Amino acid sequence: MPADTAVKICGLRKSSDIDAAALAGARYVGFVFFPKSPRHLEIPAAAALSVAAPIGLCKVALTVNADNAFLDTLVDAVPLDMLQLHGSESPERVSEVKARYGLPVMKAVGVAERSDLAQIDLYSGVADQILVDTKKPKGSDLPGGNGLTFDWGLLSRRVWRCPWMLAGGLTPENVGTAIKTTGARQIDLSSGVETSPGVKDPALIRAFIQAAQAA
Ligand SMILES: O=C(O)c1ccccc1N[C@@H]1O[C@H](COP(=O)(O)O)[C@@H](O)[C@H]1O
Repeated sequence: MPADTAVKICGLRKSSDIDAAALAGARYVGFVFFPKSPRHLEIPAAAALSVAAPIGLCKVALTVNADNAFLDTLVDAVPLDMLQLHGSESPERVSEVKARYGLPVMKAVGVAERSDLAQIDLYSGVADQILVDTKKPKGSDLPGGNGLTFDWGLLSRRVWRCPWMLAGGLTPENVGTAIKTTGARQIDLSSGVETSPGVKDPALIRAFIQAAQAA
């Protein structure tokens, strides 16, 4: 991984895990606000984590089709650097969120097959970044965080029109191949550094970032 490639560890719930991520070299940390997720945080808990996070980490709030009432409360209470919209928010909604909160917005796009790539173009130039994740599998309650990969070859030799991150089932074992196949310079993951759903492992966080740096 080139030195300027960034890693985002998502779904952090403990201050010690945030410190471990920062020490290992993570650039972003993500807080999940989605009650069906094992990584869900209530706003006061997220506020405490965010205030205690090391300076310089980009603190990202992940929401799924959140309305303005929720986002107003969230942005008022939690010091944040970026909003991640991980639902079916339209390009118009992404623009509205950007304007209303004055924070950079990362829009997640789910990919399972080549035809899904059109969604990337739809949001390029609207969102500040695109997060390319595995498409939500039928029957899953979670639009992300399922630990499932997609065909990375779909992204190889792609010409990008805005910054992007790769996500979906990344682990210390497969991140090197993912980077080499896609050319990703930003990487996002959640379940690949957990011992059980929602429980991060500092040793796995370190192993992941080391593996990414060795790619
Ligand atoms: O992590 C979650 O629980 C989650 C819930 C709802 C939407 C998105 C979620 N996570 C995002 O999905 C990516 C990929 O996760 P994984 O590495 O495959 O487990 C994760 O990094 C989050 O951005």
